[in-house]
Amino acid sequence: MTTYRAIGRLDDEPQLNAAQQQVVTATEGYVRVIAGAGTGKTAALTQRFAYLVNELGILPGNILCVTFTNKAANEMRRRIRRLTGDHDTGYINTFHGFCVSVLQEDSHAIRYPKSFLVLDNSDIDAMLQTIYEERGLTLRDMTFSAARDMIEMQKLKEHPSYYLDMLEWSIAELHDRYMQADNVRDIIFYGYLYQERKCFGLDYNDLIVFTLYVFERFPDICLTWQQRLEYIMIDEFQDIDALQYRLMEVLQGYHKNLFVVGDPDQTIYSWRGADVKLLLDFDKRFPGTRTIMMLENHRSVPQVLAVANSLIAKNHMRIPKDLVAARRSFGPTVWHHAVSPQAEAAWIAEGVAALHGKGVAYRDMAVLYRAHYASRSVEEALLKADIPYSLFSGVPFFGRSEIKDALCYLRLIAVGDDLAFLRVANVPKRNLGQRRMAYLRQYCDEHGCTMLQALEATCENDIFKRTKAKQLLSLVHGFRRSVEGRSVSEVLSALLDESGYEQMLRTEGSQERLDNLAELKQSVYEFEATCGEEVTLDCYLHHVALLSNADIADASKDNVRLMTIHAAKGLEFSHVFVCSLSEGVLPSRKTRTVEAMEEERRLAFVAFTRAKDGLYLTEAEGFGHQGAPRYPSRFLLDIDSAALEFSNRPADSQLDDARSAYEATDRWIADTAGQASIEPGTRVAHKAFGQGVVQGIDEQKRAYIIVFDDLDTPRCISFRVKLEVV
Ligand SMILES: Nc1ncnc2c1ncn2[C@@H]1O[C@H](COP(=O)(O)OP(=O)(O)OP(=O)(O)O)[C@@H](O)[C@H]1O
Repeated sequence: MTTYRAIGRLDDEPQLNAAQQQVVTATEGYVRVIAGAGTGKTAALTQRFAYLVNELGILPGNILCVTFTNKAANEMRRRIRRLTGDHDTGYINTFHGFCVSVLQEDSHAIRYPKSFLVLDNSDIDAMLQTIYEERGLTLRDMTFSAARDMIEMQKLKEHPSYYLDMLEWSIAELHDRYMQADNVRDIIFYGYLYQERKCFGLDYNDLIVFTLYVFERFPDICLTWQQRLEYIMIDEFQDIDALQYRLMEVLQGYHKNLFVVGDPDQTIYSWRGADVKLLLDFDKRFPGTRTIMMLENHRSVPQVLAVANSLIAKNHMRIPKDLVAARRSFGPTVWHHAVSPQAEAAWIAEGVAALHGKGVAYRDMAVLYRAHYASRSVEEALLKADIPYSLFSGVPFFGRSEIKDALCYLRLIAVGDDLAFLRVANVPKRNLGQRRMAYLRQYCDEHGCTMLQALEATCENDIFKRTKAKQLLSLVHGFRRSVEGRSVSEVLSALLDESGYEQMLRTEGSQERLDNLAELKQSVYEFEATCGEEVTLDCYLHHVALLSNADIADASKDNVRLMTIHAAKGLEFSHVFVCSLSEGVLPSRKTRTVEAMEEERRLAFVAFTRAKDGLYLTEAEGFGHQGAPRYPSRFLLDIDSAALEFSNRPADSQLDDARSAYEATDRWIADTAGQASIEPGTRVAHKAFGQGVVQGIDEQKRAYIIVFDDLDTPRCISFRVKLEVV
């Protein structure tokens, strides 16, 4: 084997190990690389690109390199530019980004303008808004997030040839189809197709499907692209979905130089349609595939790897492999059991401070968690200890809109200021829109009062007929009268309930936002319990004002990084704290299948393998969702105990209880493990409800949505229950 040393500036490009060398130089035919966490995929991939260009003379414009995110594509481009010195970095892109290139170049094939729109979620929501208004739908019919999911499912499963309607029907025909639709799902689906077409918008699914359409319908265009792409490399192949796979199959058809790299143990996007089998069975689909294993981990000290290896070994759906540490120095892997979430957060803050005292930069430390809401207590502890941090992906806890709304409701009672009024007077909707707000503002200007006072003075005027202005005022007055002597936590709970705010979130289906509110209530309660003196509403509001005004520094600064595990994928840090490792958090309490449980374990594996020198696993006792007792995550007990050091060990009785809780969950999963076997549209009979039609399938809930002849509203019926096909 030739030893390859890339030319170019290589100061921070490592000297490749033997497996990486093979990866770089195996350029022809089908090559599959199974690369463990931290085994240096990025270096191998970039140097492979550079090898093709620098050594073999391939033109960058004839290489397609597919990454999973835009961020990864940018980083890859930067490194490749440095190695090749060429500004043309060819096609380094996500699948969606690549499809945009194809559809722009060949837009005439779909008769769209080159300037077509790529739609994101907020564009889709704006379209839904229009459809709901035009056809008189409300969020009670379907929340926007459910509508987006429904559209995606229709496009993928129920109407996979929908794109033909978009491409072959005239806009008037699409409009007619939409206006003739007579059930909620069809109204939304055809309304959306019509809206998309009207503005020449394409969502992510369309980008791939339209590209495939162009390649199928226009063989000459297809051949041009196939001939152009002499070499194709795909990173993060474990996360590829079925449509992307089809696209890849077409693209490689001429030169047949296809290189894929992935780690089956890091599949964490099954919920988005990723299918790890496509990596595992790659050699069967492409006979003659050469497989290279990359197992030498250059990132982590052996103790971190011992923890990660012993955890992931508990999964069954995988290629067994152990990562081997290339590094020799030893660092600790600690399990800290705390008596409360505050104590857990305080321990993390102390740990961060101690490491910083030993010279570790803040930016080299990360706190990772499964769900956003877990960041709250850590944020508070870091603020208290004066440790700078940045929150990645997502707004800081106290900056989240539902938290701000809740605090503004409290402020409306305690202070009654205009900002709070403006923020929540019409949330939930009370018909106090722009016109009426402008009226109040003018009244304030003329009378020098607050908007709340203006409303009090004018609520009998005609302009407030058919609004809920009076209900708002009586809510505020009622709470002002009763606030004395009530605890803040009690006031907050009652306010969120009586104002209709929580009901609004439930109707929208915003579970994450409801969870955040539950977390806020919990934090108020804890503040009261730990404050030592009686906590008035004013005193609490001052306390949180300090938290919300805290200067949340940006990413380039020397800050501790706080992020979800999904956001940490592909990153590394010297010291990693993984917090809230409780059963019900990681694994999530929404885990309903054996497959999903394995995915949760892979998520823990991804979290653990981000650590270079030190890994700290923390959890706390107390009570979690709906008052259920918290137990340490099953994943902590999966780890080889010899690989762990305890900072504080849970009592044996707690561990026994935890094991019983795991067993109960496993039994429940086994019980509900049925698969959907009936297609939507089928007529079925239920032993109690009689006959009905399957309207859809809710994979999350593992249930059919059925409209029964004799019931007014649809029902979710678990896969578990026997239904007879009529
Ligand atoms: N041959 C090598 N010698 C020394 N260090 C290396 C070598 N290859 C990679 N590294 C270092 O190992 C670390 C992990 O590499 P990289 O981030 O590319 O891993 P990865 O395979 O993408 O991991 P993951 O899938 O877990 O994100 C990096 O710090 C990188 O600089």
